[in-house]
Amino acid sequence: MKILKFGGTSVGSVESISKLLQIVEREDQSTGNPVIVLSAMSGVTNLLSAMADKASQGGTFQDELKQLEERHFDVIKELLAVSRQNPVFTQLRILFNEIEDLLQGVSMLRELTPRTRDLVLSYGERCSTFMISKIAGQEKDNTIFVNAADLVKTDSSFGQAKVNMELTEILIRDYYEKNKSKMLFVTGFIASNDEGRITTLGRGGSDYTAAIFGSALNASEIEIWTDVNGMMTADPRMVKKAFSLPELSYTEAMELSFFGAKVIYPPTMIPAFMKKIPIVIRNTFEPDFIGSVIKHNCDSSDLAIKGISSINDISIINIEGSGMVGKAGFSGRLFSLLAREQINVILITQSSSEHSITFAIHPTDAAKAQRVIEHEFELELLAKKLEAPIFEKGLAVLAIVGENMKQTPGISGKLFHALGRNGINVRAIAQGSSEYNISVIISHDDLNKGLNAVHDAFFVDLNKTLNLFCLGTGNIGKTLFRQVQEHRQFLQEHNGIQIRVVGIGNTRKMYFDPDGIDLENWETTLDSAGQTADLSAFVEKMKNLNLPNCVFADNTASLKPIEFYHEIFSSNISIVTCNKIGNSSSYSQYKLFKDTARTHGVDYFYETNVGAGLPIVRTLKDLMVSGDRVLSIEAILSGTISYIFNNYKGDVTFHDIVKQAQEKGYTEPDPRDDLKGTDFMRKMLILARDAGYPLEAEDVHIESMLPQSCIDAQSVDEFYAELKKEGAFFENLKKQAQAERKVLRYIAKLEDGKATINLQMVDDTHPFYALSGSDNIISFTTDRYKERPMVVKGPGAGADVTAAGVFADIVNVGAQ
Ligand SMILES: NC(=O)C1=CN([C@@H]2O[C@H](COP(=O)(O)OP(=O)(O)OC[C@H]3O[C@@H](n4cnc5c(N)ncnc54)[C@H](OP(=O)(O)O)[C@@H]3O)[C@@H](O)[C@H]2O)C=CC1
Ligand SMILES: N[C@@H](CC=O)C(=O)O
Repeated sequence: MKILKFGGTSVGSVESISKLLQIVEREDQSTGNPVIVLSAMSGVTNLLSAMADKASQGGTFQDELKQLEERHFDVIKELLAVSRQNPVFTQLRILFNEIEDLLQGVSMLRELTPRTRDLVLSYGERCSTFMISKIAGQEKDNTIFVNAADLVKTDSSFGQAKVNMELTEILIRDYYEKNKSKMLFVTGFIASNDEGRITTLGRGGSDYTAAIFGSALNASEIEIWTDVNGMMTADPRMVKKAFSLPELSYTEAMELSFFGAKVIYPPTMIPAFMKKIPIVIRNTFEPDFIGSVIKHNCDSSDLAIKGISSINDISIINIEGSGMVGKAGFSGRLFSLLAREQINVILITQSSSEHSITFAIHPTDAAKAQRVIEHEFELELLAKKLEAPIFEKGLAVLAIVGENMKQTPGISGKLFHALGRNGINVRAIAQGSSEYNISVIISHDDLNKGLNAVHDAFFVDLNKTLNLFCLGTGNIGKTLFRQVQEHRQFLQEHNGIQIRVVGIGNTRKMYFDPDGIDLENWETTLDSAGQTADLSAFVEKMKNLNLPNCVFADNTASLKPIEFYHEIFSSNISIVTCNKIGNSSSYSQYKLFKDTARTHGVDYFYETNVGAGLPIVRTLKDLMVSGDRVLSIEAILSGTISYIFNNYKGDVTFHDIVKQAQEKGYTEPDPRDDLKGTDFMRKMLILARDAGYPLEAEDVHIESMLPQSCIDAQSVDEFYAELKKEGAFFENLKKQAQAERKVLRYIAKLEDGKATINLQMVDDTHPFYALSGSDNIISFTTDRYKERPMVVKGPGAGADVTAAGVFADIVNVGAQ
């Protein structure tokens, strides 16, 4: 036999009650005659409580009472045959009249005792259960309404009564024996004391009633029917990727429930736990979903943790001072005081120096706690043996829970890494020696971000989500969006990575959507819904959204975003950039960016700064971290100039070939940057710095390949005009090279810490002779690659290869 308990939302409407009846019928058909435990209709207990409070202050409650009556009557009118309605209306009217009389009394006396409050609240369950038993009774002739107050016996702690299990079990068994053929509809939450006065079982008391009946009747299972798909790995309102747990132990369920997962009330589990009765959490609105089973001897699970729980709003009090050190009984005195004052302590941490104790409480208790502590420890405070307690609000608890955590190294490391990487400061930490739960206190504002980051870190089989903010929608930016869109599904399926572009900006507009911008339509969205571009507002928004695993991609060629890099790193946001200006300005700035990224545990990837998508920066980094030493670098790193020399043949003019390079997307937004050697210089500077040489731009000696008139051109148009005029100059260069059976190459060399770039004519014995397209080539001579240098060669410019390099950098964020 099973116990089926339905919560407030499951009895809250005509639709949900209809579903409930189908579930009961299905159960009756399959295993036979379940016992049904019901809550009050959703919101009714709170409303009754508010009405009682109002009455105690002389306020009116009649309108609310009328609403309550109508809510029940509407259900009856919809679900009960007209011929059966009258007796039910009559009985319910009696109950509502009793509530009215009670509240009148409260109003007259201006007094609401806990005993009276319990009595008022009891009507919620009595009305709903009586009503539903009658509705069910029209299909079955064996339904019976059971007022649990007659069977569940408690002490007189009104509001949170303690059950006399022995007596209660006898009464329940006895009643069940006498009514074995009946289908019992039992009121949850309510009980009575020795004198027959109504008591209540506290928050989640209907679950408790179900467990008490389950234990007394040795039920095969206790099913808790609610409005969610079982217990989930985290609060699905905050963590979109949270999923239902098929199975968990009593301890895990208890730990998760204590910390906010309101699916089940922890004390509920005790009677079930004692008798090893499985508790199954199921969804009334999705009855075919299997839900979560809480039981003994769960199957072993691969999951390092079972879930992440949280409490949204807590306060902490920190007490410190020499008066506590080595003083046996200090904490006993403190926590007995709090218990006496009915202040619930959520979490406690104490430093091993015994110099301080921090504990968390509900914010509503904070002022009282501070007052009673100051009173209790008045003498110690006066004698300066204790500091005045420090009270902090606006905090939250995040807890990871799971039996697999026990004796598994690395769990806390993973937790703190996920939090630290996302810039979340941990205010206090608690872990019981049972190792089932590690709890941290963080700022309330960081809770959402923390939950998502920790969820991503532990549930590795799920997609890791990278939240991407992209600046620059030109050649590279728009190609990146296309590639991300095209590759999205593969990345998700094969690499478990989900890239969500949450912000896009250019010089004109910016647009944000924390749920992800549709990359099929980003251009239209940006144009129609975007706000006017403002770089500092872009950065501010990026910070304020406070999303986990954030990446800022700079796909501009502008100095302006660079000014924000330090602030971005300091906000624990990784940067991926193809913009070379950041790394090629002053050495101190280059170093600052690297140091800041490292300090904040985020990534700074700029593979495309040199050789577009070719693995040059990464290769050099690997050489360096493995202890190699770069002796020299020889390279062609301008894709544009490479393309020009590889295609400057026959009748085509130098001017036209530069135009072609620009049209193919090889040049910088301003092609003068390529032809003057500025772009090449930037790349050499970055490589030299990455190789350990702290060079400045002026240390790179550039021999220009342009006549002075082209260098002096004040605009791009003027530049092209000068290129045309200087046609003969370039023609001569070409002919001279051809006459010597050589090719033109613009080559850089870094040797002995000195960098030079110059135009050379090389013959077919030179390793840089055979190039085509926009090829770059780089040869590293190092301690380990001395006899034969290490060479990387391939296309070094173009939107596709560059965007692919940016894409790879983004995917690698957080990988190490
Ligand atoms: N082409 C290549 O092969 C390679 C290029 N790169 C680098 O890629 C970067 C981008 O090049 P590319 O796409 O060709 O350039 P584009 O000129 O095509 O695009 C630049 C984009 O940046 C935006 N932008 C410029 N300044 C700002 C600013 N201050 N705030 C916001 N947005 C801004 C522009 O906005 P708007 O649209 O409003 O003008 C535009 O969308 C450059 O740094 C380049 O060096 C690196 C390796 C190879
Ligand atoms: N304009 C650059 C593009 C890559 O950085 C080049 O031509 O190499």
